[in-house]
Amino acid sequence: MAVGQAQGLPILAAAAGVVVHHGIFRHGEWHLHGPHIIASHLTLCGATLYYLSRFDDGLATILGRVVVLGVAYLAGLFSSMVVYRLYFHRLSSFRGPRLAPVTKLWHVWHVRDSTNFLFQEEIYKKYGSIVRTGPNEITIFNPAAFELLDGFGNETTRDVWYDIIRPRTSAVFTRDKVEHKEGRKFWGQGLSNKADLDVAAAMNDYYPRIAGLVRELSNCIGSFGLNPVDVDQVMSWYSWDVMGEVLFGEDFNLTKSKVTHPGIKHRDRALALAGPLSDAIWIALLGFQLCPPVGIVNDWHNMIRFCEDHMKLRLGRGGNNKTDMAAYFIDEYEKTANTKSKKTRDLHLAGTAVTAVVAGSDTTRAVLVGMWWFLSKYPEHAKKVQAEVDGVDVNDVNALAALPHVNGVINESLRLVPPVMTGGNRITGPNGMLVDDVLIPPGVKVTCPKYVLHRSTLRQLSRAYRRYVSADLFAVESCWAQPNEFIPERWYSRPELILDKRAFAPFSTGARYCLGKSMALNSLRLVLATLLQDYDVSFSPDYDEDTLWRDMRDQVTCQPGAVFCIFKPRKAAK
Ligand code: HEM
Repeated sequence: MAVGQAQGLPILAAAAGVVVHHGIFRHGEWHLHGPHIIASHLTLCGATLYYLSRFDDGLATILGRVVVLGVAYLAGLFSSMVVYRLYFHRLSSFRGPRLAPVTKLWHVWHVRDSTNFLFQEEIYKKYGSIVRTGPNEITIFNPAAFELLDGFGNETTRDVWYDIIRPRTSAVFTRDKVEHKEGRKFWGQGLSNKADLDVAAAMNDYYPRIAGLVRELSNCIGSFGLNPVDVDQVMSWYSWDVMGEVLFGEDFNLTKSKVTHPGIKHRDRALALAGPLSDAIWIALLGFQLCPPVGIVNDWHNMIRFCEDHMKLRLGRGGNNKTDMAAYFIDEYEKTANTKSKKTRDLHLAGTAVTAVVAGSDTTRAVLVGMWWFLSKYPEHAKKVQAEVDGVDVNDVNALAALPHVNGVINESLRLVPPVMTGGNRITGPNGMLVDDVLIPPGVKVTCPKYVLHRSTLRQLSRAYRRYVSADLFAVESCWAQPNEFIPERWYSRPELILDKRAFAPFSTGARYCLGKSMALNSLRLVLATLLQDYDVSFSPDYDEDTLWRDMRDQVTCQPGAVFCIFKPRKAAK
């Protein structure tokens, strides 16, 4: 090849990189196409190699040229991305960390130890209430955000994260609004506490069975005597048993047998993988597709397989003469037989099983762990709950629901240890999103971390800056008085400690609020009331109280650090 010709090629390759960025990658979504992108670039490499080999320059020279061209192409592609994202993007005028707009990998690197909730808190303190946290991403720390993201009639759609269980889908893991609405009906029936003409109130059937499991839990705790109880482990058994009973009508018997189901281990390790990658889901998807199924990737596949197989078993065997949620999902499976292929329905049923296992077991566990920490730390609140629950029949769902301090303790635990700490990412609709008087353009990923909003108070602004900021702005940003304190009374007798109620959304809100809310609250009240009727709780003497917070991780759901408590039988129980 002539020298002049060869020298021009790298410039051409760099220009191709720029064209590919602006002509292809800037448009549409690419997270599902990782393997195709790699394959097409490898093909391009092969074609270049073949083209250069025609000039008969010797293998080493040709390979060297391909490497140079590859580097030039990538340099063109990535510099074009960086320049565009920093200076020409629609979000260029938004404040935020300097490197955040360049690549989402910056964020992933910072939260590699699964501490996204703390990272978000830092961002809020440093940059304020509307922050550019990615190339095409805005994080909103404003109490109006929950409603803006999910309120009824909103235009937002779910972000790419919800493709994580692809090719499986479910009402929750779908980005299609119609599919979501249709699928939600079946979840709604499976978790309903209201009977109508066609549908029995499923919840009425679950409640006595959950109460039975809570009795088992109390017996299990009693069997430890005055030895320390690993609260996370015991609550994991309990919440898994509840999930089995309600979802599949099946007793996994973990609380009784004190055995950890392998599904729990797979679930926890799978979530540990998904957690830090939540903001660059393409990496996780690429890993699931290309990595051999070993280590933590294998846990992900095992978790999916467990849920899938269990649902298949349930489909094959029929019900256990008990109401279970699977019956409603199977009903959906059968009712859609005329409109959807078997493969599509199978994948939807499998995805629904994965969703239900994770949503139904891991969320309540997290809040229970947090709750026992607070009650051990502040025994005066345990005493207050005991004064309320002593003499109350825990089988009476309405009686428990009416107890103010019980609900205060639960709300305060949900506020300070929200099981879904961050996430719930959305994409703005065709008209964008107006937050106060700031317009976030259409097609932008928006997110609002619950952990931060649930504790939000005045930012630590410098004195000099405070002079220029109006009192109104402070009012908007400050949602809680004594935000980091555990004060259950704020939910009934001291409402002045809640400055903006909109900042509390542990179960999300609007058209996408948690359908398991009622069941979760009933289950939490039952555990709280039954165990405090039976026991006094305190930290185990050698337990380091900071462990809960120091080891807390944000892995799709909250994974609190360990809590070890002593449950001492009460002499005058009930
Ligand atoms: C304390 C316990 C729980 C908390 C804090 C909680 C929280 C949440 C949150 C924040 C969402 C919104 C997620 C998102 O938009 O990505 C959600 C959705 C959902 N949750 Fe829960 N959840 C809990 C327990 C449960 C239980 C026990 C179930 C039932 C098995 C359940 C079923 C669902 C479903 C079906 C949705 C999706 C609703 C939709 O997309 O329309 N949750 N939950």
